[in-house]
Amino acid sequence: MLQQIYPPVAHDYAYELNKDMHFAAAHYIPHDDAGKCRRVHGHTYFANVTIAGDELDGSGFLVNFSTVKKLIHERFDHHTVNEDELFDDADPGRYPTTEIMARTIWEIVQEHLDVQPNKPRCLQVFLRETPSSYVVYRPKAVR
Ligand SMILES: Nc1nc2c(c(=O)[nH]1)N=C([C@H](O)[C@H](O)COP(=O)(O)OP(=O)(O)OP(=O)(O)O)CN2
Ligand SMILES: [Zn+2]
Repeated sequence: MLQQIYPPVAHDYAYELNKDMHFAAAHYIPHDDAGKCRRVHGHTYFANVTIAGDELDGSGFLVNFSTVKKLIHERFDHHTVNEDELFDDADPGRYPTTEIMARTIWEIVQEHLDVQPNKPRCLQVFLRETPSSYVVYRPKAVR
């Protein structure tokens, strides 16, 4: 597992949790401007998800680390991202670019957190697509 320091998020929640994970996936960007990335190719993506909150659940967790991993890893590992229903080759707002994948990971995680009684918030998703390219997604309003 790649270990690295991720950009910190400013907040005043009492607890902050970070989960690192990686997944292997294929994708393509269905647009002429994407050049070589128009062709199907694969990456080992590295993701870091930052979650914060003031209250813990009955287990003493903000959220279970393994649940966060499962939400993302089981969905994308060894899949073609374009085939996932959250992406759409006919809608540029739903192409599997690093930016849109980072935002989509945030949407998946936050949808799960929204139904937890202790109401944690996903503050940041860091997604590295290649050794030289990564995106950080932060929702506009965090509190
Ligand atoms: N803003 C974005 N630009 C590009 C994206 C993207 O998602 N957002 N994606 C790609 C391709 O999918 C490609 O897989 C990654 O591109 P790139 O970083 O250029 O890959 P290289 O390994 O060739 O990078 P080098 O640093 O030149 O080795 C393209 N652009
Ligand atoms: Zn790519």
